[in-house]
Amino acid sequence: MKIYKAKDYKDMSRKAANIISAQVIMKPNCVLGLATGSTPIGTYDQLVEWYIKGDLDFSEVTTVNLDEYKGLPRTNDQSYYYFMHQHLFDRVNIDPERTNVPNGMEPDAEKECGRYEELIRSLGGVDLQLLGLGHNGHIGFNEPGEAFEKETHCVDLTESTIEANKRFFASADDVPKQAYTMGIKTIMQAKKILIVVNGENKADIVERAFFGPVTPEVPASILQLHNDVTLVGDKAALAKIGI
Ligand SMILES: N[C@@H]1[C@@H](O)[C@H](O)[C@@H](COP(=O)(O)O)O[C@@H]1O
Repeated sequence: MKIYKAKDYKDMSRKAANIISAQVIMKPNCVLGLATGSTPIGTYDQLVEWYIKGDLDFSEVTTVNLDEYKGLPRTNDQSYYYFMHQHLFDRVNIDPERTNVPNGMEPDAEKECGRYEELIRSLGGVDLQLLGLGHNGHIGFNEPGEAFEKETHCVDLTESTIEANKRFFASADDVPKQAYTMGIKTIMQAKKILIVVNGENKADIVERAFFGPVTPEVPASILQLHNDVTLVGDKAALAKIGI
């Protein structure tokens, strides 16, 4: 695993955006796996800035997002579909037809998860998967304790995730209780993985995930077994790993 220590959030975002840019430049028709959450927002802002300067072209890029809340319409400003359009898709020259987010409004979980997994397969897999890290070690919405071998599936969100995400909703009761997410198996099949972390409240989980035992209790710990992972973190998030 390569670890890059950034001075601060801005520097973390620039380093992560550099890695994504390199992927897009080297393979203009690449498949990018994308993530939501507050951590990658600065990365998307940086990519948009370079696109506006004329340094990046997304016209041939295809994207697949990690996850989506079940039952939240795309027009809801907390849906991950909305988030991706707001922070990236509507700001660059990506073809909307080539952007993919699980359809949270499909009530039949098996049907939607099967469709999404098949879609990823038909694209030839993910070239570079961007990930954030949940406070309990979740990646996508793969919560602690779930089997490592899962593909895209429907999850019941844990109390701690609902608690962490309620800041974006009017109240905890408004946070959806389920989500569709790429599984750990889907994520592990990506050719390259880029994980971004910032802030001192991630320092403990960074240490457990990347320097502790590989266990489903800390879903991100499986990334220790992937052969092309890059972790980009600010000083605060990397504080406990002696780097
Ligand atoms: N499903 C998302 C994850 O993909 C994300 O990594 C995590 C951390 O979010 P943040 O970056 O805001 O800490 O939150 C959500 O639960």
